[in-house]
Amino acid sequence: MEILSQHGCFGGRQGFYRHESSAIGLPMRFSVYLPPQAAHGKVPVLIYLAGLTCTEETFMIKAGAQRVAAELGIALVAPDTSPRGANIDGEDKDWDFGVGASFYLDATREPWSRHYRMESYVVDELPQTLAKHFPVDIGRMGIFGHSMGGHGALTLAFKYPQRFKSLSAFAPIVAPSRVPWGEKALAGYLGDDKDAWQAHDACELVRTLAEPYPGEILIDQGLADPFLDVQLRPELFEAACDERGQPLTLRRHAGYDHGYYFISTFIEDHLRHHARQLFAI
Ligand SMILES: N[C@@H](CCC(=O)N[C@@H](CSC=O)C(=O)NCC(=O)O)C(=O)O
Repeated sequence: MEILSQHGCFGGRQGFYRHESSAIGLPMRFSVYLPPQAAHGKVPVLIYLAGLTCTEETFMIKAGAQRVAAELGIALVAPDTSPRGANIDGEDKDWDFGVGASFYLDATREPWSRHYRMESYVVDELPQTLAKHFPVDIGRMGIFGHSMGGHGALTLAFKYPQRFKSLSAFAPIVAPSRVPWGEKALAGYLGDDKDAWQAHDACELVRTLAEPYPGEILIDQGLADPFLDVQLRPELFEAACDERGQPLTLRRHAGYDHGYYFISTFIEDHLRHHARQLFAI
């Protein structure tokens, strides 16, 4: 693992790293914030999945999460949003598909299936890499994310609740099989068989899982978000959770859009939500 840069931050350390990923078959970048408590032993860890067009830097630079993470003693980790350098024809043509737009799944359709294996990366390889190189306790690991990353957090936590023991999202894409961003990504990465899409759709998963997710889910959504009615559709997830008996706190905020001013306003609530669950383990 290569250290790209490290910076003192609220008594802890903000770092940026690169490693050879076997799941992806290419080098991957990720960022880690270690709180001051990590100098004395392993700390719980929270994985953040960013949205379309973002990188491993976006959250660490823009969300303002480190101050409260330092107070609580939680490590923050943000992987990049897709493989880079796969050299697939047209991979950076669109901002909502390909580079920066992995949708955090394992593609099954060529040529994407060769490298776009972000589900395996986030669920298995990244936690193992963290456990090997950082003082983090992956037995106390939560997940959250924004927009495409909110979709990733919801679907991965539903599928791997033993891995991700706390869950929240900002303005998530909750029904990718029914909205334009999701339809484009699922068709591109998985093909046209819509049955295969259901395993990557939070609304479908919450209805069909053997057991509800074992924990409260927190979602914040801005009402001035330009993507709200066409791409995000939180009301569909609210109805699915209601139907399933899945505990959900969905907060709607007038005057907030889709950007990091919105995220930075509510980030403290999310960190405290995760801390309550991770420190109870
Ligand atoms: N094409 C635009 C808009 C892209 C955008 O809004 N990206 C969001 C995530 S959208 C869903 O996943 C984002 O987080 N952008 C980064 C930011 O700093 O706000 C563009 O290229 O900007």
